[in-house]
Amino acid sequence: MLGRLNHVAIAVPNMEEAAAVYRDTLGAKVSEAVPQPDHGVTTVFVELENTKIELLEPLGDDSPILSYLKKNPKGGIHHVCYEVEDIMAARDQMREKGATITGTGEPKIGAHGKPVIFLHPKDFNGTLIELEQV
Ligand SMILES: CC[C@H](C(=O)O)C(=O)SCCNC(=O)CCNC(=O)[C@H](O)C(C)(C)COP(=O)(O)OP(=O)(O)OC[C@H]1O[C@@H](n2cnc3c(N)ncnc32)[C@H](O)[C@@H]1OP(=O)(O)O
Ligand SMILES: [Co+2]
Repeated sequence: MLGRLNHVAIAVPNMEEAAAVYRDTLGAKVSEAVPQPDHGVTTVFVELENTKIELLEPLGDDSPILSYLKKNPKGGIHHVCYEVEDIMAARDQMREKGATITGTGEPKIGAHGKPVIFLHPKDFNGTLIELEQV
């Protein structure tokens, strides 16, 4: 079922500072910051040869990453995103195998304009997993 690793996401308390580290210290190609109100985050993508790093900053009081940053005030790796061909088939397969889909369980359109779902970390060795249909 799993395809390529699409991105590794890092939650950050200050997007400007985090983006500058990747751009200026690490010399990487860094996108503009894009607010994603439907997801409660602002994203910046760091383009790498074989995958991407997604920097996430909280957007709004209900941001789903606020509690993560409360526990990890300096930030940290937040989730990994794997590509799948069919998000609904993947969701149903995960449900059949007893995994918990977070939120309503319905896919939302993610940062790349593609449907995404999230699998609860309790079922995956403490790792939040995002699946993105490509
Ligand atoms: C623009 C979209 C973009 C894209 O790529 O397209 C994105 O990636 S958007 C990213 C932001 N959106 C999300 O993260 C949505 C999915 N997340 C959730 O549904 C929640 O954050 C959830 C369910 C993972 C956690 O909910 P909440 O924070 O309200 O619950 P708790 O704080 O009580 O945590 C419960 C339990 O889970 C552990 N936890 C929480 N977040 C993570 C994490 N990122 N990685 C690993 N573990 C996590 C937390 O420590 C608690 O563990 P426990 O042992 O029960 O104390
Ligand atoms: Co993501």
